[in-house]
Amino acid sequence: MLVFKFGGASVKDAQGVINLGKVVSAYNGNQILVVVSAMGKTTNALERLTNAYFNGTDDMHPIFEEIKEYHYHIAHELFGEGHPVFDEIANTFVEIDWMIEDEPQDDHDFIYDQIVSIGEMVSTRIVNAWFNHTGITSKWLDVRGYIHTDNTYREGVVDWDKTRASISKSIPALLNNGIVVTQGFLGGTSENFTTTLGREGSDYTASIFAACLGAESVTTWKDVPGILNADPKHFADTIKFDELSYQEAIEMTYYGASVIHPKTIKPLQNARIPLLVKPFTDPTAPGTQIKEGAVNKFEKPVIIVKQNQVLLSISANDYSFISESHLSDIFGLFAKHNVKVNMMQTSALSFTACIDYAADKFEKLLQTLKASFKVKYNNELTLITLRHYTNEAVDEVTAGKTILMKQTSRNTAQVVLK
Ligand SMILES: Nc1ncnc2c1ncn2[C@@H]1O[C@H](COP(=O)(O)OP(=O)(O)O)[C@@H](O)[C@H]1O
Ligand SMILES: N[C@@H](CC(=O)OP(=O)(O)O)C(=O)O
Repeated sequence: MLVFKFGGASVKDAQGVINLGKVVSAYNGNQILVVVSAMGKTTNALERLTNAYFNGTDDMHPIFEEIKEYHYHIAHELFGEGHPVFDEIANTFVEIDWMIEDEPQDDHDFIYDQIVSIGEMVSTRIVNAWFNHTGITSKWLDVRGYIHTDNTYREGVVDWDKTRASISKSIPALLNNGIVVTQGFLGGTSENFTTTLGREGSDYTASIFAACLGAESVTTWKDVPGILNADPKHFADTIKFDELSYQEAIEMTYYGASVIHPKTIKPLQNARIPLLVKPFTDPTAPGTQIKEGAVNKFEKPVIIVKQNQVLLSISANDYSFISESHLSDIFGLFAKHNVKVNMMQTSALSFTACIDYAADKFEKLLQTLKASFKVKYNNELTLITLRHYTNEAVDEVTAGKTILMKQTSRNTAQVVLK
């Protein structure tokens, strides 16, 4: 059986949904589980809705109306008037209408997941209805009853044993009767609340289903020809990798290559399931294969750009040397605030760390660090990682910029730039 994942870009309009149907039809005769993300930039819009609800701002209703209008417009283009999918969409949105009528009572991250998850709940209704409308037999599946997580809202931790048991118990029989369409990015708690698996987590959903079902492969259908040596939105003259090892793909996602969610590869590597990254605009193109025994060929360095970085410089209040005990306290605070260090350096009197800027987390971290240390910081920086670098490539990406921190090892160079 095959697992297909279609991201937001692939279903951003009616044409995208029609194309999705064509891609799936080209694989007629296979058992296919289809994982779909929210349409276009809906998750960003739902994040804005959540913020407006929490801050009590006037734009809350207009934001929600725009989200509804966007989906109804796509459904109208696909189905015309009077199709039952309009009731399904309305019933999904109405849950949020009820929620935002009252003042927020619950924890922010809990409410975030209940609101933001609506994007995938609606997109899958539309895709499933389109399949059935065009003669593709398919069934809509509520993923929250199959991917079980703890209650870490916004970053649900998967309970693999429970998830494997649920998926293997009922999905194989469903696949015998047609395509299964389900939501990426979502999970469910034991109290039946919705969780999300972390932004851009739909790739991970596909990988969880594939691992639990022993799939032949996972294909993520993207708006790029495959995995390139750099993001084509930032670099011209990129080259595509025909194949990559799991190890190299893990390294790329670890350093921030946003084309694949970082948690996606490991479950596939463990089960030796290939991950194919292919363009949804050209289903017959070979794309990139991440698989066992792949031969990596690096004709150009891999370049990964992470924007919105902060460089924190931390020193002891009494100007003493930075000791192991200081480092242990500092890392304790990073762990407590769930902050990942992207790059770090220690000198006699200070410890410097490069982290992603996330307003709410950063302020809390800063306050707790300041209780025990002197802290200075620089924000709005860019971290560039070059795997299999050449000195010329490093010079090229740093030209005209100020380098605030640089590190090189045999395979990897990293620079923080202003
Ligand atoms: N090394 C890379 N190769 C290809 N695409 C990349 C790379 N790094 C970043 N990207 C970006 O990833 C995007 C595709 O991933 P993403 O937006 O998450 O897809 P989707 O949400 O549709 O699954 C591309 O449009 C591209 O800008
Ligand atoms: N819709 C979610 C999950 C996801 O993976 O989306 P996409 O496949 O479009 O990156 C997000 O935007 O975070």
